[in-house]
Amino acid sequence: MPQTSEINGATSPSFRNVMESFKFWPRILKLLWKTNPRYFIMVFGLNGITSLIPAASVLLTQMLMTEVGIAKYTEVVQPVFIVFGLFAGMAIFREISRIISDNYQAIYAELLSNSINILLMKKADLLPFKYFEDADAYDKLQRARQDSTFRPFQIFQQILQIIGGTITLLSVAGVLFYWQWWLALVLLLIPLTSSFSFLRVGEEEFQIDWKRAAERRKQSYFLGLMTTDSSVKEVKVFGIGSLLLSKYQKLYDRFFREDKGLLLKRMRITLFFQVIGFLAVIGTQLLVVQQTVAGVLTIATMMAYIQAIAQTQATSSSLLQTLFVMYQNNLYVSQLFEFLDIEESEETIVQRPYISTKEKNDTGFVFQNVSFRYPGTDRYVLKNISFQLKPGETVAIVGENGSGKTTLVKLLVRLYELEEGDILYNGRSIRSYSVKEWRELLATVFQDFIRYEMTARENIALGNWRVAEEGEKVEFATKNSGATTVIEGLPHGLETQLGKWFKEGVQLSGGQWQKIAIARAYMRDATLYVLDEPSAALDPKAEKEVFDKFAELTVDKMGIFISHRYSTVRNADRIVFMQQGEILESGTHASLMKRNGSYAVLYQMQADAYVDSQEQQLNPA
Ligand SMILES: Nc1ncnc2c1ncn2[C@@H]1O[C@H](COP(=O)(O)OP(=O)(O)OP(=O)(O)O)[C@@H](O)[C@H]1O
Repeated sequence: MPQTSEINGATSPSFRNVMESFKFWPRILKLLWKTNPRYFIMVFGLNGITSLIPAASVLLTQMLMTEVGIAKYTEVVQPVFIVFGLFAGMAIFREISRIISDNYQAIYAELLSNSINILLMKKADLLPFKYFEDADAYDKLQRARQDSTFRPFQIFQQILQIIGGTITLLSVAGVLFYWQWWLALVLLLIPLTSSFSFLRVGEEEFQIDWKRAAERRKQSYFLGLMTTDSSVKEVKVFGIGSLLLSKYQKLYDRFFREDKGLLLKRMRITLFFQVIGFLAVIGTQLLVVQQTVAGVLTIATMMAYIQAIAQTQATSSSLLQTLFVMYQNNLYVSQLFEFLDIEESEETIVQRPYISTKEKNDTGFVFQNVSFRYPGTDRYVLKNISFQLKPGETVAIVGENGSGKTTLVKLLVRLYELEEGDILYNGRSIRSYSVKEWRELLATVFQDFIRYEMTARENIALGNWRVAEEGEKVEFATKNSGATTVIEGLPHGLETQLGKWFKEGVQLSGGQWQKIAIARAYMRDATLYVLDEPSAALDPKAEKEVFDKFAELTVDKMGIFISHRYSTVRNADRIVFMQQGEILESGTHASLMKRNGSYAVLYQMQADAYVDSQEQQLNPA
């Protein structure tokens, strides 16, 4: 299989390309073997045996006719019945083995598709986060997911067909070879010459589809927008359903035009080579008839040869079709392996001796001159960030939209690798700790937390699913996040199904979901709790409660609380004020107010706005 770039550049497959495209066979066969060795042997074995049947059938036809001819004169009928018995037995065996093989193949296909999905999910779990924010990598995943789950099995079937077809072809052609070797060669060569035209179309189809990955993603995005509960609301309110539909249809129309063009091309090539093939068959069959009339061949041999010629033609043309589809499948499967071969983070490849995070922690977390650009971009979104979070401290981070607060959290939870600067824990670089253990130090609630369509208990317990059985932990987390009132209001309490996707699901308000998400974080026995605008959907009173509980919970731990409400976080041990990727001011609320800088101005602005709104409520005009 050519590399991606070669695929793009190539207009027709060279012999090398065709051969290279089969390099994944060993991996596919290995995958099949690992999926189920018993089925592997059974399906292969049955295929090998049944592919000898056509040649046996040709020979038995000839024997039957010969024995019938002899019996007419000698009246010894026993050999006729023996040959006939063999003939009938073979037909029964063929049918039985076909039924068994078909059904086992169907079960095998299921197993294989499951193995591949599991491989994909495991890989996605191991891949660094940056791949999920990178359009190219996403396309790769899309291509891998698209139909690679069934294509490996198709390849397996095609490998079977090719092996079986070759056995059939050689054994049947062997019968003809015995008579006129050059004729057998001609019949074999015709399909071979046409194969390159087929492969060219195959590659063209693949290239078109390959380039479509991004647009296909867009298409399914439009479909998703119109059919998923979280987006349907806005689609309806803005009345953009027909617009999305027309965008979807436009993409479909183009795909259809291209597909139709290619199918017609394929049809023309098939017709052309089929006609040539048939002419060759008719010509050779005519030769057989002529030689029989001339007395060179017996009638029985004539029937056997005519059957053998037709069989050679049918087998070789089906082999050709198989080769064509398989070449395409090989190209697609290469996408699956390309995704599976994406390099994982260095850590998952090289096992270093990491320091344990369990060591006694005296100095907390220290950001040391951290600067950061997102992968593939030039702009620094964090510039020279330095601050310390000492054991027992709660730091609030405030700042305007886009100032880099969430990016700071993403670096802290190691969704991205640090490039410049360092984050120290207990005086050692973040790089000295394994990602897995590092993440166990943290409990994080993101702005865009997940609303799991599961029960309330599961939603909370997912924060620490290893101790999910411990009911006390769930209760503790529920209480401290302020989610108790939410749970009490549910028809089956913690056992209530949340969301609307599944039966008897109860939908929560934004703020209620948020409390559940915070409870999830509190399930963890973490060293550092990070809440990134956890309370955006909460009213000021509820947000204040969340913060106070947070400060209480993290009294002997550490906490980072990101918020846009200055009044909520004024009691934090320290407030870090960010602007355009830099720390502009840092200190306690009192010290920052005294300083009378940007923080003080913005704090005052929010306070004035709050007083105005309170006054308006008291004295409506
Ligand atoms: N995945 C990404 N790739 C490239 N740039 C990004 C990515 N995520 C965020 N940015 C950019 O990084 C900058 C900082 O974003 P960040 O989300 O950290 O800001 P924030 O302070 O958390 O904002 P908000 O208060 O709105 O949540 C923004 O300019 C944003 O456009």
